[in-house]
Amino acid sequence: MSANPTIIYTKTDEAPALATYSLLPIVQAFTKHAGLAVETRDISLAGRILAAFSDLLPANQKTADALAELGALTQKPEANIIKLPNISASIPQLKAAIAELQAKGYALPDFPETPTTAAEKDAKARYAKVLGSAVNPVLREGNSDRRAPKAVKAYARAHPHSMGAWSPTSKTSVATMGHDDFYSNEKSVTVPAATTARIEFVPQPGPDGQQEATVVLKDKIALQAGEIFDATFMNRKALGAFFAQQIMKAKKDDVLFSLHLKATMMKVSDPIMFGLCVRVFFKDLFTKHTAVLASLGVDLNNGFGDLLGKIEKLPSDQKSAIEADIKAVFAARPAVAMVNSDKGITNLHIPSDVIVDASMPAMIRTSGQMWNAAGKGQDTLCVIPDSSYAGVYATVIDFCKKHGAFDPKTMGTVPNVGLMAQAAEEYGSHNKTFQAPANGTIQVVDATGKVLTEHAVETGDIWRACQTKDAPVQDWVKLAVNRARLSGMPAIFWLDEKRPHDAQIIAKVKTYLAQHDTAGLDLKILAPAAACLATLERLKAGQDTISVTGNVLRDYLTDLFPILEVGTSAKMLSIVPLMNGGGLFETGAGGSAPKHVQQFTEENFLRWDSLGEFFALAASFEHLGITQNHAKAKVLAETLDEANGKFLENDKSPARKVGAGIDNRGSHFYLALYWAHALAAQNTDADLKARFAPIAEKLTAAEKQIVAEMIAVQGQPTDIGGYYQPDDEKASAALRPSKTLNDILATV
Ligand SMILES: NC(=O)C1=CN([C@@H]2O[C@H](COP(=O)(O)OP(=O)(O)OC[C@H]3O[C@@H](n4cnc5c(N)ncnc54)[C@H](OP(=O)(O)O)[C@@H]3O)[C@@H](O)[C@H]2O)C=CC1
Ligand SMILES: O=C(O)CCC(=O)C(=O)O
Ligand SMILES: [Mg+2]
Repeated sequence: MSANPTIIYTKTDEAPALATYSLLPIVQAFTKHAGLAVETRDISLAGRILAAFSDLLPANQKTADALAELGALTQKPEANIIKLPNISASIPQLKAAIAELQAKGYALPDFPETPTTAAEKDAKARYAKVLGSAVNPVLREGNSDRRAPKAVKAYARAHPHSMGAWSPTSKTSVATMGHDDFYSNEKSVTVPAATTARIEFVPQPGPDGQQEATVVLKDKIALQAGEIFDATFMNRKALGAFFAQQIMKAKKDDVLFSLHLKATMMKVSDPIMFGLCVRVFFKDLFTKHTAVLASLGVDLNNGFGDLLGKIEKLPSDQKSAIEADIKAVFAARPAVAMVNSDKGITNLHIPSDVIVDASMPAMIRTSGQMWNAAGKGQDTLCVIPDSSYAGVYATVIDFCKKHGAFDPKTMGTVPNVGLMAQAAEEYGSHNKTFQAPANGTIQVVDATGKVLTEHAVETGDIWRACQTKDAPVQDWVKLAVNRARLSGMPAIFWLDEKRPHDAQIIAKVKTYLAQHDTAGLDLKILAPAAACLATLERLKAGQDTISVTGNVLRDYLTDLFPILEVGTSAKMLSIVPLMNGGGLFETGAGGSAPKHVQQFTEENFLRWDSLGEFFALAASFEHLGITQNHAKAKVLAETLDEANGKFLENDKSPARKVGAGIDNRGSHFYLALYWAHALAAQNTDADLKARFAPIAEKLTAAEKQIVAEMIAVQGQPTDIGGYYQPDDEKASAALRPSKTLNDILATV
């Protein structure tokens, strides 16, 4: 580590990783004389896989565990991390990444589907650590402050993005269970004193009264004083019946069937629900071909795509028979929402393709429609099994049917203050999620033998527990009060007193609010659907309202409102003030945009908008300026803010399509141009002024040339030497196509 303060810029995956090849050299050129270091750490899916097997790899392939390093760093006051979106891998994605690395000469074991040997069990445990949302929970040692910067709102008002009209006769709706689901079965306690707990399954006595032994599912769960502990379960039979009903309803109403889960973050529970939906949808197929499909080891939790992949191995007559029956199922069932209609990929193919936080808002923005097999928009039945949060989307849909689509020119804004530190709530539940092995009881027992929660379950039910520590709740309430004070906006806590977990949180919120000066602030507590309606009414009228929410609604609302307000969550400021004083600056609120990579390799055009990165960088410099009284960092922050304003004013974001103008790389040139000018124009730091005056001049003089070089390369396929692990040299060459710009940067 260098003596200068260090900003860590994370290397991740897909589109943001490609953009980094272009943006980071610019950032490094602008910071190298500013008494601070910008270093990278690789937390990409490929990097994390290699780190997980590092001890088994030869010396030249050993890979440091950068995620663990950064996790430790978040505990220190000097932490300053810029976190770009990364892949939260489903099993199909994980397998693809493993195959790519194996082909590149890394002797990694295959992903063991049903491990039997000790080595396979070890490999499976290592891969489990890499699976799903494995990065964010490690780094998020603070709560979340996500909002649209003023300049971004002003830009959206001046250049409104397209918004599909809503018709009052739209047939789109949300279906949710409302009984026998996680919401209805929840139990919650706040533990008064520190203790440990164990989760155990007590089998139901047999018909002869014989009692089989209790199975400990998880032991030694540390609970702190004041920690909230909840447990709940989803009844498998009720879920299956619900899917069957909704499939029939979609068919009857002639709408698309669409399933919206979060199989990436809820990496244990949601793939199981996804798998059951696929099983119910293709029931006839499974009844007819039970033995063959079982012999192939088809795992529906990985989606219908798993079946399609595995039947490839069958003799052609057997395969054709199954394919014919698949066709018959599709003909008899409702049309399914498509992920890619050209390639015939449905919502049911891969559990990570449709992720509720992004899929629902995108649908709401597009007149409440998803794509059908013909590639046309069609009304859809949005199936969101658990009823904890489904009502929020139902409220938005009803509101749009009644009032029409929102207007980005006039609508207000909804920033979010989200509780997420220390793996709070459902998103920290996957290490405490189990499928009931038989009928019986799952209970949680503390160190004194006291039963904290108890649920009667049936075979296959999905039981889960989650924890919410007290310190993060205190910090979250403080953050909400601060944001309400600084913004002057009313704030609503989206909490449902009828829900056991929320009731515990509400008690804490009341206690901790009383410890703050809230005079003159407008703070309310409303259940999610009511909070949503109150917020939407204000939003429509151009008024702003802070949503103060738990971890799941944080995730949902920070895609929902940004996508409606500014077209994409990529433009959000997403700050995580770490509880020990450091700063984690996430970029945007959305994902890693896999479609963008495909577009880049097919036509050398990168549509990724790095605005989230620009704003995160400015916030990171500002944090350094304030916490370390770093004068040059302050200048970098102020000038980058100015450059960001200019960037928006002059509309230099990437075009969406090849042939329509500059892409991501061209947008980075403009950022550099405006930033250099701002540095040349300021008078706080003479050294930076002197260094950047000539750079600003050179960039201005070369503008035409640079843009021409950037555009000249567009339109052809391009090779970056890998998807999960691009070849640095090839990718860097592809993403830095302007020799003129590169030469000027080299002179800084
Ligand atoms: N913080 C994190 O690390 C997060 C990671 N993820 C991960 O990302 C992957 C993909 O998730 P998915 O839900 O499909 O979400 P994405 O955000 O990757 O994609 C949804 C769509 O949003 C638009 N979009 C997102 N970011 C940008 C940007 N910077 N510039 C322009 N457009 C953008 C694109 O739409 P279009 O171009 O069509 O307009 C894109 O196709 C998954 O592996 C998921 O787990 C998801 C959320 C957060
Ligand atoms: O960690 C993930 O998988 C996704 C995170 C996400 O969607 C969010 O924080 O908004
Ligand atoms: Mg999200």
